[in-house]
Amino acid sequence: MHSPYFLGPPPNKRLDGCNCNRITSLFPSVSITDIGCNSHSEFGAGNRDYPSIPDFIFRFLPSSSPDFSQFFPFQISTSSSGEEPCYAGVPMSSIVEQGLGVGDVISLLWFKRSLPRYCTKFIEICIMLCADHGPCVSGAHNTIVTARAGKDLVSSLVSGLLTIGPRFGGAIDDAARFFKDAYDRGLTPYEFVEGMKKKGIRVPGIGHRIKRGDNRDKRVELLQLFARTNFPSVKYMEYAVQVETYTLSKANNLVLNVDGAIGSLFLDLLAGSGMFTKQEIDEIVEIGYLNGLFVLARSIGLIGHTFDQKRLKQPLYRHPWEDVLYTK
Ligand SMILES: CC(=O)SCCNC(=O)CCNC(=O)[C@H](O)C(C)(C)COP(=O)(O)OP(=O)(O)OC[C@H]1O[C@@H](n2cnc3c(N)ncnc32)[C@H](O)[C@@H]1OP(=O)(O)O
Repeated sequence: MHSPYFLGPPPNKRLDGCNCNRITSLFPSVSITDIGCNSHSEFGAGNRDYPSIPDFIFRFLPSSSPDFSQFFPFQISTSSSGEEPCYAGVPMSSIVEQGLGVGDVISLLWFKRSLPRYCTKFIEICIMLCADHGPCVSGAHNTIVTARAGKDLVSSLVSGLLTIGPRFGGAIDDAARFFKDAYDRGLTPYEFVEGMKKKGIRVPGIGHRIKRGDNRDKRVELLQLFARTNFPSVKYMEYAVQVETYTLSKANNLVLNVDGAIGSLFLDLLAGSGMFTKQEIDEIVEIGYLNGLFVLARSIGLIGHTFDQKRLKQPLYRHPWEDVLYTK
């Protein structure tokens, strides 16, 4: 009997070739007739109602089937094909009715799962604390200069975002990578820091232009307080604090900065929540999801700086020439 589910995209979205042979070789219990592909079935040809490949796969094959992700040229977690958009399968009405927040939306769209409330609250705190840090930091400065040059919102925003990198807000992923590697290998803070020094690499997540051992970053303290109160384990963060204790013994500016706090605490979130396999954690750290938190957060502040300059009708910025040493 023919399956009601025909393999293949609607004619107006036809992909190259058909997947029948690939499917039958992967799933011996499925015959080409079962598939009902428009190339191989009298029912398929010209039928505009047959479902897409994803539709066929999900509805026809048992959930125990081998990995069929190879059949999907685009893999998305936002569905817009039903009555309402879904984020990782969760309908928007459910998100609104349950009173979920932006942390939950990030967990659905980035991590493809609903995380416990303390995790999504932590994500929200990261976003709130990193939203702005005044006009003098690299990103805000660029955005302000661009807005005052008469450029539009998007240009002003991206010119600020482009400063995010290893010295400014973009050290979260590297902090997570290096702290994880050092902790998992059982390195003492001394072995870790001195090993980095030998390699000529500054410890990501350590150091600040302004903050000092006797003038701590309030954002770091707030993140640590939340995690110590709500996380089941903060072993990576405690390791980062031990590293900080050692680096502070070398110089007073080598504090654990906000990138290092978020990087180490996100490791604790990933490892302690029980929501991620070891393989998934390694992949998230390797791909580098975590700088995204700073990029997203700081966009809020940079947009604000753009509006400020426009509202205050600020003229073209010109840097004071007194700051410049003219050399031949
Ligand atoms: C939200 C944020 O942007 S937080 C910052 C995120 N970036 C990082 O965490 C990257 C690692 N940290 C750094 O590169 C720096 O500490 C910065 C960029 C954050 C601050 O830099 P500055 O205040 O300009 O410090 P400066 O460059 O003057 O460094 C002074 C000395 O301190 C030492 N030092 C500074 N940071 C580190 C570090 N992370 N690890 C080891 N030594 C360091 C070095 O000896 C440095 O001397 P060097 O120039 O000979 O290497």
